[in-house]
Amino acid sequence: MIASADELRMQHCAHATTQLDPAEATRLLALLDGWAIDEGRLTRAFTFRDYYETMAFVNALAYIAHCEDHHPELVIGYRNCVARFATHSVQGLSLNDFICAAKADVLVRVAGRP
Ligand SMILES: C[C@H](O)[C@H](O)[C@H]1CNC2=NC(N)=NC(=O)C2=N1
Repeated sequence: MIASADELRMQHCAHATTQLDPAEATRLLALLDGWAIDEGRLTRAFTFRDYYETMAFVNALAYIAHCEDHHPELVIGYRNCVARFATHSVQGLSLNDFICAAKADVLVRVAGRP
């Protein structure tokens, strides 16, 4: 059983065939900071100092999405980006969404400016 955000971010996405049951989705959500389940999608708003930092984040997130073949919906503003993950093949949430959310968090928690 995955019991921490670090364990989540060490995983890689695999083809998903079943939705997470809601109790498991709630349990995994509690491992992450700043994310919510909104209209069935794992969602977080990220804020930055300026457009350059926002776009640098978006590009780094695109790299993660490419490597994992799992792609968030993005809404990009001048100093913010809202990322939403869901899994098309299960029409809901899978472990893949939580894995990518945990990897996205590294960009701001470890690589981001204090
Ligand atoms: C064929 C390809 O691997 C799939 O369509 C991938 C691509 N990226 C994806 N991204 C997201 N967010 N959900 C998916 O189910 C998904 N599936």
